[in-house]
Amino acid sequence: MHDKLTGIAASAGVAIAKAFLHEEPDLTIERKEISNIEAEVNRFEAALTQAKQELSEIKDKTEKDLGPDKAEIFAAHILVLSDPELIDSVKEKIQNDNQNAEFAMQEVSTMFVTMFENMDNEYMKERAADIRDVSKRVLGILLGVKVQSLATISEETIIIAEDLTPSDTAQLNPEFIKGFATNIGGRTSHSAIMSRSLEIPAVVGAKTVTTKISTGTTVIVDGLDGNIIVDPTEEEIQFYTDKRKRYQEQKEQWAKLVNDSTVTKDGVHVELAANIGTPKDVEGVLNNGGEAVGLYRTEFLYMDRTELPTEEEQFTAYKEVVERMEGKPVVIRTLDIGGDKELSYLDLPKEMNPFLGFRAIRLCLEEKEIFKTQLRALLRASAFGNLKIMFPMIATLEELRAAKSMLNEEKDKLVADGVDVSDQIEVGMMVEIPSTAVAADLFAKEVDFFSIGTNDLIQYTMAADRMNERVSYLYQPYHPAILRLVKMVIDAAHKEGKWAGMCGEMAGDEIAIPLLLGLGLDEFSMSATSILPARSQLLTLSKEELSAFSNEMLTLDTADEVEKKVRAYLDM
Ligand SMILES: C=C(OP(=O)(O)O)C(=O)O
Ligand SMILES: [Mg+2]
Repeated sequence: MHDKLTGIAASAGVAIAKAFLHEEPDLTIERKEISNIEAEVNRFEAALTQAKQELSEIKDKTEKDLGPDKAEIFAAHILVLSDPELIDSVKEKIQNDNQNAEFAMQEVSTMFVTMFENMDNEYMKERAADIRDVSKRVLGILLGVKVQSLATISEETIIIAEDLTPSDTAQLNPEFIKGFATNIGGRTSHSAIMSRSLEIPAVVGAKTVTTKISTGTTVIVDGLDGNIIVDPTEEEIQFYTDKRKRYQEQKEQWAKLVNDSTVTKDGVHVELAANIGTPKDVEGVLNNGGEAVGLYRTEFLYMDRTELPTEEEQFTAYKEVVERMEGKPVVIRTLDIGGDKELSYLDLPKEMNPFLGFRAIRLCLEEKEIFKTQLRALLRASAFGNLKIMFPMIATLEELRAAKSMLNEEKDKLVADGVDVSDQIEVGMMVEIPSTAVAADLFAKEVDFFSIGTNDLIQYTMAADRMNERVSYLYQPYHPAILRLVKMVIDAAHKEGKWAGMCGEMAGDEIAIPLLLGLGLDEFSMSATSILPARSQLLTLSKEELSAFSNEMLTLDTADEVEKKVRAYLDM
């Protein structure tokens, strides 16, 4: 029946196709008393073996159809199935409590999922999704219920689902899967991030798609504005076909800019860089015309494992990134663990205020061996490209000096040992703590560059947790206080002949970009898919004109007024 639904626009583009309702299998489980314990344990083990077998087949198929990157998730899932903590806990429940295998499995997986989900940490939340996903497969096998696979779809389809799990999205073949719409999720949920990297139009968090849409119904997913049209009229199909065409044309225009440098209307060059988390993200940077890597978050190298990465492992990763960037700048940030990012094997005490606690450079300056290992890996990799080193969460000059002196010490040692180290490594710092923005003039004398981390700078300036929905109204990038801090940092850098960049989300925001250009920002670092739209916007802007305009914005009363003025300026 004709209907219009709205949700969160998660991935740009318009899709029109028949729906496929991806339903959750019925996994209702009863607790049963087991008499033959050994047989039950065997049944459980057989289910694990079968699940691994299925996963490895999906992995092979995904690798063949979509490439090794997309198949990695299944390797992780196979690992979950071999995790002794999980498996032994299930067996113990069968053996000690006489529970049936499916009940025991569900209890244990729910416990782990709840634990990870409550960690207030995006990364651990993803691990929770992995466990849920894997245990669903095992339960399906134990119960004899078929769990659908999206990998086998071979005609143009829009997927409708409650949510898509990591293994669901990994199986989406963009040749056939034209779009998707889900009941739950937000812009940063796993399915949303995947849809952007696959460039599949998507609307998430639309609440009722699974009840309002059934398999076979024609659906329009408008990932530009977050609309879903069920059983559209002829006029609607025409309207959205035109909209899709316009968007395609815009993308083609953007794509033409892929090899261009970013020059404003009045002839000023700014650098458009990308934020990455792993070496494999470099491909996306190059495909989207990134002129540099402005932030390589190295913490991902330390996560999802049971011990610290070795110097050799780190060296290999850093070297790969600088080599693949072929001489373009690569800013690598030293370990920024703590706050929302935990490392289970470091066994750090729980804190009342982890965002204000023992994290990042604070931890590195105390856990010297961890820091030294990373610095050595960075120094060695510097011989293979244009590597710059950046320290996170600096609050004081003493910290900056201590970090630099450890870096120099390791450098001297390597050089004395005859190891090749570049002698042109720029060393910079994140400006994400207000003390460093306010006193940027002092710091500018002792670094080669600044990169403003607005994700944290905003939360610390406004005293509003960046992950807390209830105070998100205070998280205001366009607040004159934030803009003034940004200006102080840029001016201080320039006074010392240094450059200033930004690697917080704000750098890729179309409202912020004109202001940042006007304030004199030299480098904008953002997610790879934002680069071409940003470049196309910057080509139309005049830095000189915006300089006066931005300075005027600093004098307004509220973030809201700033936003309205910028929108009016941009004719939006
Ligand atoms: C880029 C930043 O770092 P992260 O998001 O990793 O804290 C920031 O704080 O703006
Ligand atoms: Mg930060």
